[in-house]
Amino acid sequence: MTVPALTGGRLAGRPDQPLLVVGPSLGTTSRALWSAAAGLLGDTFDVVGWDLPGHGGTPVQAPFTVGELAAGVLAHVERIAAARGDATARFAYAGVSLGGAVGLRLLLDAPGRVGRAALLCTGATIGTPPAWRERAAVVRASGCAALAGGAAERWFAPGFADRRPGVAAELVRGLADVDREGYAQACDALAGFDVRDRLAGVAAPVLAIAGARDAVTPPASLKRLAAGVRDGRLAVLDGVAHLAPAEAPRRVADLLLTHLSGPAVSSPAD
Ligand SMILES: O=C(O)CC1=CCC(=O)O1
Repeated sequence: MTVPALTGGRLAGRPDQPLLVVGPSLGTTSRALWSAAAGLLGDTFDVVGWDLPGHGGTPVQAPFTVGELAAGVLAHVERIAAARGDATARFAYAGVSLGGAVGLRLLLDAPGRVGRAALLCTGATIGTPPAWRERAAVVRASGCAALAGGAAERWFAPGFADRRPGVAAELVRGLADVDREGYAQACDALAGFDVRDRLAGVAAPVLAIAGARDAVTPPASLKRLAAGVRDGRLAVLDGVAHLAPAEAPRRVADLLLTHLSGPAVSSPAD
């Protein structure tokens, strides 16, 4: 197993508050995707992000699986928790799309560490292996800038880029800065990701948040996730597509404040 060394830092809050770890989607950084929502969570949580290899400050490394990425997130959190003086503490987790897939692996592989989780615009599997292999090949050949036009259509609900041009432009611009090999490795990891048969092993309370306009991970994907874990609930955001924390920071923050502040122990289901 190769565990990628990840970077990322505090987005909001203080070290004396409960730790909330937030994860990005493919092609975004935790700061660009989460900063607006994190600003609304910072009175309650110490909000800390992590970044994929080739994205933000994390260097490209050896190829990785989603499970290895989750181990990298755990190591990153342990470094941050040690600086907070509580290396073995539980944390809350919220992740979008690939960041949500990593959340599922954390819930399965480190069940004692994640007290509660919100998984946004994601699924127990995302897309299809051939489509991810094809995207990896395109990006290795042409770079991430070649993806910008299609990305905006997948990421934002119709009308969002007109209402919030600065937010949309910053996220799309950020995609051009992503290292092509890091992006392609993440596509390869998604091609191999499938935990549909393992959802019943997730015991922590999970809030699955879907964008009603999301074509990548439609509400049906989040509904299956919420129904498959032992203690799951579904929320669907109207007028939102795939990048929910950037598109609807207030609604996402309100859902997270309510869900993640609840007790960490799941109700016994079996
Ligand atoms: O296709 C996209 O750009 C959206 C996406 C799929 C997986 C992920 O993390 O983001």
